[in-house]
Amino acid sequence: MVDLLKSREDIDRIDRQIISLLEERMDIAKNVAEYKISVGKKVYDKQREDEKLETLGSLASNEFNKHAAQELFTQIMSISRKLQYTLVKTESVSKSFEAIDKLPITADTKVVFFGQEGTYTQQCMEDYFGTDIDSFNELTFRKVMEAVKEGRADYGVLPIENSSTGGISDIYDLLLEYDNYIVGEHVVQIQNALLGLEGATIENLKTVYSHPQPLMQCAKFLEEHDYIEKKEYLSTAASAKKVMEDGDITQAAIGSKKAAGCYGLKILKDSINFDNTNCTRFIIIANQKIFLKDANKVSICFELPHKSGTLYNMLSHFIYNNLNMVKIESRPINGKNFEYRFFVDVEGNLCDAGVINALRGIKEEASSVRVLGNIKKE
Ligand SMILES: O=C(O)C(=O)C[C@]1(C(=O)O)C=C[C@@H](O)C=C1
Repeated sequence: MVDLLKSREDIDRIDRQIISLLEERMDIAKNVAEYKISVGKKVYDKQREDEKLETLGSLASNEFNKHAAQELFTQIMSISRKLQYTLVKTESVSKSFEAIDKLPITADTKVVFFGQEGTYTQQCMEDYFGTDIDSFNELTFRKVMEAVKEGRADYGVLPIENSSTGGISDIYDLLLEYDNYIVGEHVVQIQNALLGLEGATIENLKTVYSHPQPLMQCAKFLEEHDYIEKKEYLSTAASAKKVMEDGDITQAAIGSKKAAGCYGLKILKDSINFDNTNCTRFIIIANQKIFLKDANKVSICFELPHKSGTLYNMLSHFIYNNLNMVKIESRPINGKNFEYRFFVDVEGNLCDAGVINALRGIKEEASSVRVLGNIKKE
């Protein structure tokens, strides 16, 4: 049997050779980049990489080593591309974004929020902008997006993610559709209460109205009271208003304590969400490509060719540039069954070299990429 020390010495010798060859290969990749810059050729040459993997695989003496060689060279060529992107300096996807010191907020600033008087979104807006602003509400997410896109509001406030039930997928789809940008975020503690009319009791309820999100956040309570029919409605505040207007003591709404005050309802039971730490993250949107100079979270969206390994390869741009990915969501692409686009948040600022490099690589290798915003995270 060969002694362990001897084997390790041999491995160390071979690894030194590999490093020296890797460095030589990287220097050549730089020459290739210079050539590509001079003739305007793209860094990524898929055909060349596929041919190389085929040839290199065939040099191996068994199936295990063939697979290993192909895996290793997939990585080597991916790193070679990353080096080339730093030299080629294609136009950055974030080039048109303007860095600012502070979000412009004046007495004339108009803010649109989702829902009605008494929604959590209104509470978020007041926490973020204060109460001295000119605001109005819209009853659907789409209408909020429209008001911002058309410039009827400078900013819009929308929920994007709940700590108990996850991402609010409609918002992701609408962000792309309306070409609006995320310029801020705020997290609000959500304590859902069961609201009813004077004289109502939990035992005698027949119907409960709320937005689909709070209905999900209170799923456990609603399962335990399954004689109450759940009905999805526009918003928590619109549900409270409906219960007040219908004047039927068998109806209840799920919403905030504030909504109870706004619509003259009483609290039949407080905090019926299944998770006591329940909170929602709201986004502030604008139709301007602006970001704060001290922003530290970048949101992007990309689409990938429907092939194995493409997501892994795309995420490698973050890893290679030392960027911490803090969120990933996928959404189906309409018209392309079972193909997805990905929404990713990474820590960083659009001016950081690492972010610029990662975005450059993703732009070259994804089917499409968009920066949705760069905000200061809470
Ligand atoms: O041959 C090229 O065009 C290169 O840029 C070199 C290389 C490699 O490292 O082998 C890197 C990127 C291309 O996608 C293909 C191959």
